[in-house]
Amino acid sequence: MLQIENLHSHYGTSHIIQGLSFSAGAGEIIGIFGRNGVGKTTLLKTIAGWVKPSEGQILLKGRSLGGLSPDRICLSGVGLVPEDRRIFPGLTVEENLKLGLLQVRGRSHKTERAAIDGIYERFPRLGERRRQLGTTLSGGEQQMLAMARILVGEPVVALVDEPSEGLAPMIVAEVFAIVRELRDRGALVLLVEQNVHEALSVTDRFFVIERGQIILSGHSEDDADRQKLLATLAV
Ligand SMILES: Nc1ncnc2c1ncn2[C@@H]1O[C@H](COP(=O)(O)OP(=O)(O)OP(=O)(O)O)[C@@H](O)[C@H]1O
Repeated sequence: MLQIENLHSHYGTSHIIQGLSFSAGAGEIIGIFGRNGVGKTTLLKTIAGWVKPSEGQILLKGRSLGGLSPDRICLSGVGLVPEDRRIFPGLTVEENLKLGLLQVRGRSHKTERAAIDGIYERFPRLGERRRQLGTTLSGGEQQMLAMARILVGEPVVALVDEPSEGLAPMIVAEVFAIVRELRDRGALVLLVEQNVHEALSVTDRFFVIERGQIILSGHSEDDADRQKLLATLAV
């Protein structure tokens, strides 16, 4: 469903993604691992259109996303949960959630309301705080809000950047439960994580990036692949 072919991206003269290729299907969770600064976030931002690729192809269901604006890519069903969560200042929890609805065109007001109410049922803490400014939530609640916002948008591809960073173990478990939910609803999830051991419990496959290229790939349930991964990352 998603095909990346010989992808390159730059920041100015810094060559960050250096000829990266892979393909992945609907209903998969793919872990993207690697040391700090190897280009994991840049890969997600390039797929989402926040960084323009300098070479190569990004195909979603056979259609090229390369060169499209971030909003067009978003409307094609690609949702990004960035590392800094992007909870919009000045907007309430509900207004932040409603932004997620913009990703799906043509739903009736009633269906949209049901989607938001479904989120409040699933995350009662967000429901209790629906009229509160999103930025006044705790770090864990903001991550829930960022994940819930992508969930209501029914993404085809969900790009999730280091969602567990700085969160308590109970919240991390909840965040990973949402990642599974996205997959169970049929999305392809690309999950960038430093927390490799935890991430392996949700991912189906993984890639390790080094200097903007994939240097190792494997299946999360395969013992030999896991050993190679842990040895490569030295964790
Ligand atoms: N906006 C930018 N302008 C210039 N260089 C950047 C920019 N954003 C990131 N970089 C650089 O690009 C390289 C890759 O960064 P990136 O954030 O993609 O790495 P990462 O693998 O996600 O690392 P981390 O785990 O630390 O987030 C780094 O050397 C970083 O300093």
